[in-house]
Amino acid sequence: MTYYPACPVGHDKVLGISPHSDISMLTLVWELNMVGGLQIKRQDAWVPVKPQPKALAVNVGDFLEILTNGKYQNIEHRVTVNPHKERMSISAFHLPKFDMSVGPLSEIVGAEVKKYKTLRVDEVAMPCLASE
Ligand SMILES: O=C(O)CCC(=O)C(=O)O
Ligand SMILES: [Fe+2]
Repeated sequence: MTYYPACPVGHDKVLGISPHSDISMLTLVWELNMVGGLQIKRQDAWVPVKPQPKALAVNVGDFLEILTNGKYQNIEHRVTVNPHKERMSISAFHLPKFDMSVGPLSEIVGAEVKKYKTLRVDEVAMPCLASE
């Protein structure tokens, strides 16, 4: 679970989580207490994701972008903090087993050019997990 305390002073100058895309196939995000803060980048603008009752936010991650040769694009996102309310969320990162490799799926690529290399999951994911 990620806990974002309320930030009464300087909330417009700090972020809960800096801009990033997820190293996953898909990420399911449950905004437990329905406090907004998650934003996605669309056409160079940050767009708030409004929490919906009984719904999860679903992020396309880096590995799904690779697998689909860019047909599904990962989403850059960040989390802002709220001046008055704390926020709680749970992110479930779904990714292939660490000893697997992921590259553009030939059934999806067809006659197109492969835009991505095939990468071992652990080689991409481990450095990021180690730095957190
Ligand atoms: O707290 C959220 O809504 C999203 C958190 C997030 O982006 C992440 O854990 O990668
Ligand atoms: Fe994320």
